[in-house]
This record gives sequence, structure tokens and C-alpha cells, in this order.
Amino acid sequence: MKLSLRNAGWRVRGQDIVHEASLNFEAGQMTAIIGPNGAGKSTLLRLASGLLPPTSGDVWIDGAPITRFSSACLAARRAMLMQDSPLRAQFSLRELVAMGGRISAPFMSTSVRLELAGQLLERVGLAAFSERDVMDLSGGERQRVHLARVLMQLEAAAHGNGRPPGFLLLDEPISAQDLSRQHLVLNLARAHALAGGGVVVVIHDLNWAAACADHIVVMHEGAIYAQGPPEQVLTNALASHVFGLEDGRVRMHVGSGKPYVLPHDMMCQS
Ligand SMILES: Nc1ncnc2c1ncn2[C@@H]1O[C@H](COP(=O)(O)OP(=O)(O)OP(=O)(O)O)[C@@H](O)[C@H]1O
Repeated sequence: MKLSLRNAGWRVRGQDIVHEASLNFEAGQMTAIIGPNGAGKSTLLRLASGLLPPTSGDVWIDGAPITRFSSACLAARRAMLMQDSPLRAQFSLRELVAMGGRISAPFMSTSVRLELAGQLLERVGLAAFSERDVMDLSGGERQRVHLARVLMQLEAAAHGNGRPPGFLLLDEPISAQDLSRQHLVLNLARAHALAGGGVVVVIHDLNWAAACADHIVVMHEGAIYAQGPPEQVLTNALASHVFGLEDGRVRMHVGSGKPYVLPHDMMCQS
């Protein structure tokens, strides 16, 4: 299965927020989208999800334009974790996660759905809170319960039919997570790719991007600036040209293994 943007763009009030992006996201691969604030990363992800119709070009999934799929078929093929997912209703965590499969797996019985939801809450480290009200969560917990919900959407659809799960689209999924939960969340995303699903993650932390992604796409001023494996993309030239960090303020180290980024010229250093 493949998810492709074909010259897809989004223009508003005479400004190209995303300009003619052409990208292929492959099943079994994890792609990180990086770039400065306002570069167009979230907009690109929303275009890829089909939630935002492009003003030019189109988006294809599984060999057909994304607009051709019914909402149930599309829900089975891709799920999106937004940067901020509001919670207004009162549900238990288990009920909220189980709802993730309502559209993508409409024929699954409630008991199986609730059982899968329980397993997902365990995987995101929230099993102890299964019956708690979702309104009573911390920011990090709320972000992880929504991750469980979108995983539910794809895994319920693939449950018992031998098909690989669809595309998991994650917009800054570790922004509210502590170090060990950053590791947990990105490992869950990697596991999804290893199970044959596709993963596209918008992420600011370049070290995590280098550690977990097979492929990195760099966005800059609404356009794709570069793409490739981490060791090719994460360079000192990128730090200065895209992030505007001149004079070696950070250093990208590309040794024999994965590249990593270190702050260098800090004012507090002697
Ligand atoms: N509806 C809109 N009307 C006008 N401008 C918009 C609209 N939606 C987004 N933008 C602008 O488009 C640009 C890209 O937004 P987007 O959210 O895609 O950036 P991003 O790369 O995800 O940024 P960040 O890293 O800060 O989350 C921003 O400058 C934003 O202000």
C-alpha cells in the first residue's frame, strides 16, 4: 500500500501554504517530516490524510484518489493524530479508545472492541486509568489516549483479516511526553511500521527523527527542501539554511551511525 501526494498544494488568501508537494509514503516505512515553525508540516499531513482537500494536485492511497473512498474505507486505510485533539464529552478512557474503531470496523462487536481498547491502553501505559473519565487526564496522558484511539482505528480494521494496518499520521505525537514516554510513543510507531503499516510523523526533535525514521522529509517555506535517509539529510548546511542557525550554534554530527544534533555556541558556555 502506498500514500502519495501528486503536486498537492494548499493556497489561501493568495499564499501557498504548501506548494506542489510530490511525495510517496510506503507501507512498512517510517517517515519523519521536519522543518521550522510555520513551514507547512501540519498542512502537508492534513493534505495526506484527506481531511484537507488540496487546492491543486491530488492525493492517492492504495491505488486510487483519496476522494473516491467512502468514510469507512478511508478510516480503515489511514488515521490521523492531530496536534491538539479536544475532548468535550465525558467518556471513560476505554470507551474513547473503543470509539476509534466505530467507523473503520463497523461490524466488530462491542465486547471485542472494548477488549482491543483495553490492550491498547496497556500499550500506551494507561491501563490503570481505563475506567477513568477522559476529562481527568494530564496533557501527556491525553495525548497518549488519543494515540491509542487512532491505533484502534487502524488495528480494528485489520483485526482478523490478515491485512496490514493502514497509514498512521502523527502530528507532533511526543510534544507533551516525558523522555521515557517519548521512547514509548515512537517505539509504538516503529512497531506499526514493522507490522506492515505506514507511519508519517511530524516531529521537531531531530535526534528522535534520526533515531526512528527510515526517511526524512524537510519542509521549508511551504516546499519540500530535501528528503532522504537521516545521514544524508541532517547536515550542518540544513541547520543554517533551513533553521537559520548560523555560526555553528548547533552541530550535526554524522559519524558511522545515526546523526545527532548538539547545541554548541551557547551564551552560558565560557
Ligand atoms: N487557514 C489559514 N489561513 C492562513 N494561513 C494559514 C492557515 N492555516 C495555516 N496557515 C499558515 O500556514 C503556515 C503553515 O502552517 P502549519 O501549521 O502547516 O505549519 P507547521 O510547519 O506545522 O508549523 P509548527 O511547527 O509551528 O506547528 C503558518 O504560517 C500558518 O500560520
